[in-house]
Amino acid sequence: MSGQSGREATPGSEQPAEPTSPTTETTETTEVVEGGLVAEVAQMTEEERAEHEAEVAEVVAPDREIAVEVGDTLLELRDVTVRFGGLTALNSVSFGIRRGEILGLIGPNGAGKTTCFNAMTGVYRPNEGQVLLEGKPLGKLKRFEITRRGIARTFQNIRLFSEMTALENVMVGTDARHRTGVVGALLRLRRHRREEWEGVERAMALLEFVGIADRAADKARNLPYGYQRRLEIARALATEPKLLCLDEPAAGFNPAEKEELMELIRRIRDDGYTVLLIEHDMKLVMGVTDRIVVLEFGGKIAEGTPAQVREDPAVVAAYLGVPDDDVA
Ligand SMILES: Nc1ncnc2c1ncn2[C@@H]1O[C@H](COP(=O)(O)OP(=O)(O)OP(=O)(O)O)[C@@H](O)[C@H]1O
Repeated sequence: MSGQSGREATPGSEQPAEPTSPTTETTETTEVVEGGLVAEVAQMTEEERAEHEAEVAEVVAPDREIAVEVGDTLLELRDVTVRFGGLTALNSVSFGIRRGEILGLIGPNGAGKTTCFNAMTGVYRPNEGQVLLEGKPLGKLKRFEITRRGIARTFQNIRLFSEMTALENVMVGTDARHRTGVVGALLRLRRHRREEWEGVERAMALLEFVGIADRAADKARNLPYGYQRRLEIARALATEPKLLCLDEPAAGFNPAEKEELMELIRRIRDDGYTVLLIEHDMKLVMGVTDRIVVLEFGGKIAEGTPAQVREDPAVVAAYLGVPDDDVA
């Protein structure tokens, strides 16, 4: 595919739907839809809690094996090139993401990581090469069609519906899976009502899964920053993705929050999802990923386990002189 004609969106045209204020804390009381769910969980015995968590996991990932094995290639980039005018942001990049793994995508600033995400999620179409999901090219699919095929993402800059509650934000994601069309919704057909109810139940379970169920009824803009980041993840999970792409999910987190996030990412994988992670914090990337792909100046310079990548001379050279905080 050549030049401009292949590109669906003008690079750089994506804008946050509704910017949110990351740090505003609320004093509003939370009348959580689930009533005393959080308090109830707190009172459970260890055994009851384990059972409850297994139930939540089942709702979160209903059709998945809980015990996950790293398997076949889920998503493949085959010689993907993306150009912005005269600048080649990705230059014939190829790598695969295996089902059930956590793959890290790292590289210095401007290396092409976000462009990679954008090429996978239909924001940009590669000028050359292909992205294949389960062996099938994404081709000219639109963003929502790619979401339906099973790729969900979060953004470097949080994009939530700030005037909607946390629960409603997640339900937007569950809606993406609904099969009732507009007519069914207008007529309030039984299937629509059932889907609506299942959506509430699932959204609530997802909020609990990411650890923010206590603020389900708060508007997104009133949530603390860390909650907003988790909410983005819950909303992406609501689309039941095969592949979850996290773009710098730990940005702005303190070390304790980063630890919690690592634990959450592991749980997401253990629940049957495949995760692609862009993250600047090397400790987090090394600590949570199964494999890592390293980009520099739009090209892939290394791929392997965290231990292999850490020792790779090309990677060491790419990062020489780069302060820890700027790594990835
Ligand atoms: N919309 C755009 N228009 C023009 N150039 C762009 C656009 N998006 C990215 N680029 C350029 O493409 C290259 C790769 O950018 P990209 O954002 O993919 O890098 P990155 O690895 O995600 O960087 P960072 O870690 O800073 O987010 C950079 O040189 C960047 O300036």
